[in-house]
Amino acid sequence: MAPSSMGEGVGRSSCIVVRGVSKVFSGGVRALDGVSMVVEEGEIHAVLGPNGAGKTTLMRVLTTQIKPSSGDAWVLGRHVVKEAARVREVIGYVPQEFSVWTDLTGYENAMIYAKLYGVPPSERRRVVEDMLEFMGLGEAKHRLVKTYSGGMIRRLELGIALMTKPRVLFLDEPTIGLDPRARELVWSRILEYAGEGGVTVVFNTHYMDEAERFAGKVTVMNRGRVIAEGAPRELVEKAGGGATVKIEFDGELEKALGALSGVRGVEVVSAGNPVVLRVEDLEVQVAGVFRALLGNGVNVKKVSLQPPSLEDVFLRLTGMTFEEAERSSLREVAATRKAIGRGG
Ligand SMILES: Nc1ncnc2c1ncn2[C@@H]1O[C@H](COP(=O)(O)OP(=O)(O)OP(=O)(O)O)[C@@H](O)[C@H]1O
Repeated sequence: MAPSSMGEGVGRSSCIVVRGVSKVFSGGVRALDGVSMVVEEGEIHAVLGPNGAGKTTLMRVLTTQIKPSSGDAWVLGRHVVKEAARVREVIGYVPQEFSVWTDLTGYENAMIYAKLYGVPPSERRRVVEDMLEFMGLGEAKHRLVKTYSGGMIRRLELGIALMTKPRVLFLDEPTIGLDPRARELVWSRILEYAGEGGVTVVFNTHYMDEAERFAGKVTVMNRGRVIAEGAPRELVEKAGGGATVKIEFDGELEKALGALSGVRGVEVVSAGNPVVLRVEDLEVQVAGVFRALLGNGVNVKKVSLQPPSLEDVFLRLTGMTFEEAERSSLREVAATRKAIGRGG
């Protein structure tokens, strides 16, 4: 149960509680700036944000690898600094970067980790074999990891993290760089494990679709801060819906823009051919858009519609697309490096 010091608004079933956590790295980079969030037990929770938003730093604080500069956080009621060892007893963690040895087989890697994680010697072989089967790596277990595909390596890392049956699973960009089929396979394993009951999953991602599909709740971060939190659909609705419409047309751009300027609730995001529009209400405004274009002699060739998504939420809240936010974060890092004489 949550200790009273975790503060108000924290339910009895809260698994993770973060209160005002900041992290300033040497050199002055403020990676986290007063982050607060709550993850309920049994939830699949995405932390979504562009590169540089602070997702990895937050996960490293929650998995006890680094200490926050200020603020507090608890995992299953255990304080991440004062009770770090007790936190480690209940968590599993898959980092973004490789955590297996590529010059060993999948089986050998798993045996090493089983030993490190304290799996009793008499059980190690069975635990490892079961895990490799569950992860679909039974046939490949005696091959060197350097011969595995990216998806197989990710499944091995995930399986290793699951060997101790963690109650809370932290995954940092679990499917980064994988093709769609490999992504599906990784997610099917995560969901099956989580479905066994009572397991909480927190995953970092900058894939909007992954957050929308798999997470019950999402925390959206930008520049070290939480900018939104809630169920994906709820967030999209709260941001006022809005959809993107791309129209390829025959005719002059001026004429098309002139026609569109008369349609209420339509904003031209990119004035070219195709012209990209944001509409407040897809169903109501799209008809008006077509009427205006056709009525002004602009021939519509091709249309694509993008329903409202978390991308729109981000844009609405920050005034930037994900890509723009990433570029701006990279520029800031370069400027900070230069300021401390480590540019390059
Ligand atoms: N050890 C460190 N020392 C200095 N700065 C750091 C350190 N680790 C991270 N940072 C900086 O902190 C900011 C947040 O980084 P973080 O890795 O948490 O972001 P992220 O959202 O996880 O992005 P990514 O997916 O690219 O890792 C970035 O500006 C990053 O350069």
